[in-house]
Amino acid sequence: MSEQQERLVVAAAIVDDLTLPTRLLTARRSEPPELAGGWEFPGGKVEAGERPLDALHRELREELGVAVEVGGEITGPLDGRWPLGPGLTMRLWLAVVADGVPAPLEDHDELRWLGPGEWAAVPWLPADVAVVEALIARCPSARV
Ligand SMILES: Nc1nc2c([nH]c(=O)n2[C@H]2C[C@H](O)[C@@H](COP(=O)(O)OP(=O)(O)OP(=O)(O)O)O2)c(=O)[nH]1
Repeated sequence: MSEQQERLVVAAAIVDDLTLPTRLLTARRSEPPELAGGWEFPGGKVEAGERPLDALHRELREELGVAVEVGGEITGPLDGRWPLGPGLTMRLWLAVVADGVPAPLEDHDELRWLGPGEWAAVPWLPADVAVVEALIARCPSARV
């Protein structure tokens, strides 16, 4: 599949503090059946003609009911993107909640704040395991 046909997913590592993050919000997928039960970074697919950060704000509003302040990007190995599977890559940004209280409004059946030393302690979606490792490496304040 060519790069043009690849679908971009944008997602947020929502933390308690952009400078010294200690808590990370994770969301458990409720659909589709093959992904249900896996934990992920809230977000979703960028629509045609939509800018990635606009898509991120839209997805977080729809899925969690929150507005966020976006921080630095956690870049992956594919020109900054993370591989998720055939035809799908993800960009991920740190973010903090600016307005609202996160709630599992769409696509998720549970949200959980992971404390220091716990960021890898849920069954993340398979593609997210390497992403979480990179995130922990980037955030020493997340370790015990
Ligand atoms: N949001 C998100 N998706 C992820 C992560 N890890 C991972 O493999 N994925 C996969 C799961 C899905 O196949 C895809 C995201 O699609 P989605 O279903 O959330 O997108 P969407 O809300 O825009 O929904 P739709 O247009 O497909 O109905 O990326 C992650 O950490 N966050």
